Parts: sequence; structure tokens; C-alpha cells
Amino acid sequence: MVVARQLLQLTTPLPLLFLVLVPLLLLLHSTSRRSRRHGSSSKQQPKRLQLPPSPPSLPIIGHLHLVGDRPHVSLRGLAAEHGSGGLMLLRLGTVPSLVVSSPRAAQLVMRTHDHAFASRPASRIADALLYGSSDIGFSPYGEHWRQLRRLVTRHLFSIKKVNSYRHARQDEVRLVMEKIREAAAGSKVVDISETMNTFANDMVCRAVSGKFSREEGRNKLFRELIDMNTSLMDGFNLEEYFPGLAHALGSLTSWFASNKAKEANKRWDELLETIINDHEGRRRSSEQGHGVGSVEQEESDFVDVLLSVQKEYGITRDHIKAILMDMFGAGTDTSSLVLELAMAELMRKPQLMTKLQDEVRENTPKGQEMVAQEDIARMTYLRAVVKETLRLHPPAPLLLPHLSMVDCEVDGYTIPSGTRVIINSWAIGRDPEAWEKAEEFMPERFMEGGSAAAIDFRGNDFQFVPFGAGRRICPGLNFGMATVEIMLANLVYCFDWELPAGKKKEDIDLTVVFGLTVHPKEKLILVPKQRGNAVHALQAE
Ligand code: HEM
Repeated sequence: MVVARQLLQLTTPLPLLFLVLVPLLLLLHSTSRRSRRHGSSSKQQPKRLQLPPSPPSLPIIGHLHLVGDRPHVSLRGLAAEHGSGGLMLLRLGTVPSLVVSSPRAAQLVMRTHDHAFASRPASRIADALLYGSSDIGFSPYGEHWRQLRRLVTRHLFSIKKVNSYRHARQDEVRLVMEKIREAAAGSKVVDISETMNTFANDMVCRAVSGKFSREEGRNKLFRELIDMNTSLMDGFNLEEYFPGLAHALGSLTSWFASNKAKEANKRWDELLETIINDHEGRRRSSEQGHGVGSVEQEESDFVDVLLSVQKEYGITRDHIKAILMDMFGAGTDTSSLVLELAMAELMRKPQLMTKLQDEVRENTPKGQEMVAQEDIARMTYLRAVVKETLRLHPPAPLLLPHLSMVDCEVDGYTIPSGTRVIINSWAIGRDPEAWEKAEEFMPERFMEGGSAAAIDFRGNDFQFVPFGAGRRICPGLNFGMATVEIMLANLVYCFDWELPAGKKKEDIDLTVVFGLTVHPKEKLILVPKQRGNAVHALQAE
């Protein structure tokens, strides 16, 4: 997700960068040591802080070399060996980074001391891309962020508002079912990864800018722009780990780091301007009574809502565009990944697929062509399957990086102000002390009588934090869950699923590639079979 300035993707040509930059780094290192020595000679030595434990580090790069290309996995291993009570301190380049890997430590950071850890590290790329980081996800903690959170929580993501999109969701799901039905009729395979990603993107497009966006060909353009942001955010950014060096090199690094982001911002800006102008035009003509129905009568999308509350919340046009970019970045890959991995897990355990299909089919009124939102409330196993997928495969395994704003005592350790905080939600969801058979996909644990029946992801149970917790918890949680549940229910209601010829369930590889969000290494390709008694004509409402 774009909003996710996920942190440690080190697959880009790091060795090459170091070859060129090590002399510079050495110079900077020795200068800063000398100045520290000089600075401290005349003053009294400060009291030694009790910092969390750390593994041995290397000069200059600190612990960067220990992180690897699947940081959530390597950090779990490091924390088990070197951490204490789920807390471990790393130095990534020159940046002190607190790694949080247990439910108790997560509670200390995101509840007890949430006020101290609710900011975000600065990022020049986010600044260039997101109008000076004036969006929600990257905004530092403070009045501006609070104002935007209030706005989106009240006006875009209230239960009522999320419910108001149920027809839009149903329409979008119907379109996907039609495509899959065509594939089934022609005995073709379906690329589930691609199909789910397009669906999640279309759903966000629809909510953001209304039902006309598809006809105007904007969905594809948005997809392209999201991909552009993802590749920008995924790359290794020297400045993030050596801010002092970036500062010393001044405009040169700033050019490298943010030029591409500025280009991307320009393309986003053109598209968002067109959309906002269209909406303003429609608003004006409906105010003058010329419109085809008023804006209120139509499905009021995010742009309509943001324009209508702009004055009340004192936000600028750039703020509106930054919020919209967050919605695309945060809302697309996250939901599609849950769908893809839920299907992959169910294909690996056919008995669970059958159990889910039985539940969904029994709870959908006979003869109904599709599962509707009203039917979902009765489907407790469906919810358990989604929860279990989120537990084992949180789309943002390290959440978004937090930042401490003041010195803070956590569990007897001092966490200095300005420490980056990495919360390993993936490791926490697999903590063997918190979860029975922690590595197994077992949705039954969340059912009545199961060992995790009372556990939810709304930020009160710190062993399960796929959406984060505290002040920075995902505001799009209800929107994301509604999108995932209705699609998964229909996938298993309308079709039976098989693996392509020659593929066995043991071959399904759930290894992920780390990025802004994780992605399975291999695409999930399945063969749909039209369910025997399904209604054949999926007609529009
Ligand atoms: C299954 C779907 C989703 C998952 C698993 C998810 C997960 C997350 C996570 C882990 C965070 C970071 C929390 C932290 O830093 O502590 C986050 C933040 C955020 N999410 Fe989501 N998300 C999902 C869907 C959505 C959707 C659909 C939207 C909007 C359309 C959205 C909008 C946001 C925003 C704006 C933030 C930034 C919040 C802040 O910094 O205050 N998310 N999400």
C-alpha cells in the first residue's frame, strides 16, 4: 500500500551503493565522532541510558546487513535471539530503530505509551509525492493529522457510510463473477491474484470518484499510478538510513530521492484535478437545479464528501488530493492480498473450502444469484477464515513505521525521542505463547468455543494487530473488511475451484516478497467450475 512507507526493502543494488558511498560515509562517521568528542570534553558525561538489547553491529551500517529481503522474518529471528520482552533496538544505518515483536510489547507501545509513539518518520519521497506529507498515513502526529483523521473517520469510514456503498460493492462483485463465469464456460483458468487486485482497485475507484470512473477509463490509469508509487516506495533510499549524509550532500541527494516522486506527483495531480473539477462542475449544476438529480441523490463519493466538508475542516485542495492518494494506496493491495491468500489457504485445505462453501450456500436464500451483504452477518465461518488469513498473512507485516516524539520509559528501557518504531505484526500473530498451533491455518480457533473466539482485530487484542492499534489504527478497516467478505463469499458461493492440471495443493507457495505490502512470489491460478445449481444469468439489478 502506498500509504505504507514500509521500510526495509534492501534488494536494490545496495553493494553498488556502498562501493560508491563508503568513503563518504567513513568521512562523515569520523567527522561526527570527532565533533562528538570535542563537544563532550568540556561538558559532564551524560548519564548512560538503559537501552533495549541489540545484536552485535557493524561500523557505519549498524544492523542493516542483518535485515535481508524478508525483514518481518529476519527481525523475528533476531528478536528471539537478542530481544528482551519483545523489545530490541537496532541501528539501521544511523537510525535507531525499536523492534516490537510480542503482544505485551505491542500493548506498551500502542496503548500505554501510544501518545509518545504515534508519529511517523519524515520521508523526502513522501514529501514530494504526497504534497509535503500532508496526507493521513505519512503526516507527523499533530493538529493537521488529527483533523484529517476526524474527517475521514466521521465522513468516509463511518459504518453508515461504508454501508451506503453496498450496492456499489455488489455491482463490482457481479462484474467479476460474470468474467469468471465466462472463464468457467470456456474451461479457462483465472489469475486470482490479478483479478482480485483489479477488483480492489475498481472498488476504491468507485468509492473515491463514483460510478463513471470506469467508463472514463480512469481505473486503469489509477492502477498504473499506484504501481508507480509502489516501485518508488519499495526501492532502497539511502537517505532513510543515513539522514546525516543526505543532509551533508544537500541538493544532490534531494534530487536523486525525490525527482521521480515529483514526476509521479505531477501525473497524480493532473488526474485528480480533472476528477475534482468534474465533481465541482456537477455540484454547481445541481445547486443551480440543472443536474440530473442532485449530488445527494446520487451515490455520494469520497470527492463529493471531501468537497462538501472542505471549509468546515479548513483543508486545502492539495490536502484533498493527498487524502485521495492515500485511499488508493492503502485500500487496494491490502484487500486484494487478503482475498488472494484466503483462496490460496483454502485450496491447500480442501476440507476447509468445503466447510466454508456449505456455510455460505446454506445461508444464502435459495435461488438467489449472489450472496448479498445482508446474508453475510450469518456467516461466522467466513469471518473466521478472513481473520485467520489476516493473522498468518497481514498485508503490512511491519505496519507502517511509527516514531517516538519524546523520551519514553518502556518496560524499564529508555526509548529516546526520534526513535523509529517497527511493530512486527506478522511475528506477533504467530507468537507461540499467544496462539495455539501458531503456524497452522485453523479458522476454527476464532469460532465459538475456539481458543481465540473472543479475539478481534479492532485494536484491543494485542496478539492480533493486522490493522495496527491505538491512534494510528487503520481508519479503513470497515471498508476493507466489507470488500473482502462480500467477494470471498461470492467466489465460493458461485463456483467450485480446482487447481490447473498437473498442480497439487502442496505446490501452492505462500512465500511472500516484501515491499510496501507483501506479495506471494507466485501468482495464484485456479480453474473455476460453475456450481451445479447456481443461477446462470447474472443479470444487473
Ligand atoms: C484488509 C485491508 C486493510 C489492512 C490489513 C490495512 C492495514 C493497515 C495498517 C497495518 C496500517 C498502519 C497502522 C499503523 O501504522 O499502526 C494502516 C493504515 C492506514 N490505512 Fe489501512 N488497511 C486496510 C484497508 C484500508 C482501506 C480500504 C483504506 C482506505 C480506503 C485504508 C486506509 C488507511 C489509512 C489512511 C492509513 C493511515 C492511518 C494513519 O496513519 O493515521 N486501509 N492500514
